[in-house]
Amino acid sequence: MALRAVSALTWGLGGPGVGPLRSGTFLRCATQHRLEKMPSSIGFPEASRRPFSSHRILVDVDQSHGVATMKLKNPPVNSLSLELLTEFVISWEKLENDKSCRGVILTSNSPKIFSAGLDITDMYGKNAAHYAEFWKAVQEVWLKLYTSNMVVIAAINGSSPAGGCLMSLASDYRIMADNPKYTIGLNETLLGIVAPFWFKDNLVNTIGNRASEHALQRGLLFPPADALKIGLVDQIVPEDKVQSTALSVMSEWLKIPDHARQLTKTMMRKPTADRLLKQREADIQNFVSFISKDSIQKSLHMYLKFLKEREK
Ligand SMILES: CCCCC/C=C\CCCC/C=C/C(=O)SCCNC(=O)CCNC(=O)[C@H](O)C(C)(C)COP(=O)(O)OP(=O)(O)OC[C@H]1O[C@@H](n2cnc3c(N)ncnc32)[C@H](O)[C@@H]1OP(=O)(O)O
Repeated sequence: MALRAVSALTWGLGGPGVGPLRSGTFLRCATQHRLEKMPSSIGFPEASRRPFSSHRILVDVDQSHGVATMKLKNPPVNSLSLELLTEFVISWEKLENDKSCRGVILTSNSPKIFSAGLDITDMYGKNAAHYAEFWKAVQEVWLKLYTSNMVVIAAINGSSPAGGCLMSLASDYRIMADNPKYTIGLNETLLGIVAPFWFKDNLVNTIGNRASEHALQRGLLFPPADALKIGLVDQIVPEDKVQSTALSVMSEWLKIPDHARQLTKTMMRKPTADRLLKQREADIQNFVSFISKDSIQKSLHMYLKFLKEREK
């Protein structure tokens, strides 16, 4: 199996919009009508579309089909900065509160990069208060995605290392562009940092324990065909078919009655989400103390330097 690695050194539940762990939302969703037919591209009549956007998040809701497409837009590499994460949560809550929205396709506005992962500049050279705020936002985005009542499909139209991979993992289904130049994986060790337990839990739940041990320790980044083999993605399709495939897969998922699917999702995911929720504050403190260490700051500095100086 061809594996590619970049060579260098790697808010609580109960609040609004926190998905299936909320009570009282299942009956509402169960009465929503089913999706019978989906168009093959985003070309919906204006009347049924409701686009909204912020600086870094573009959202297009097709109200007649109950499906939103959310695009990350943070050039040049769609890094998950504090600003993007904050805007993500606001947009996500808007969708969670929109009764007509049953599914979200998460994708990138950039043609080659789904997301370069967490913004390293938010983890480097800042103070403890900044690191704490940043990490809380990372946790929040993962909790929102992982526990959402909506069907979440990741349309991975480019490379997706580390935090980008985590966003995909938190989705219900992953479709990746079949381009061997793109890679996906949790490569934290290559930066000299460590994926926290909940990144690991999400990976183990997806690809199993042994494959996770291997992938995490080595910080492996998998090209699409290898990602498919180990179950890191569910489907690979030609680059120009990622969005249309996501729409047709969504139509299949939305044939399942919402209440039954949501209760099943909760049954599968609640223990993993609860593990973070029970120690959320400790996880923030752990991150702050880890990332503030001189040795870790030095590793991140080296990695940023490597990214800037490497041959393209
Ligand atoms: C034991 C207890 C543990 C507790 C937990 C503690 C700690 C830590 C956990 C932290 C978890 C971290 C998760 C992460 O997501 S870390 C980020 C990892 N990301 C990467 O490794 C990806 C790095 N980037 C790339 O590989 C490439 O940029 C690319 C995405 C493949 C795109 O390549 P290309 O199109 O060639 O673009 P460039 O490389 O030229 O990049 C353009 C500029 O963007 C800057 N860049 C790239 N990635 C990032 C990033 N993630 N954050 C910030 N900035 C980034 C790059 O330096 C270039 O900048 P320049 O234009 O100024 O040169």
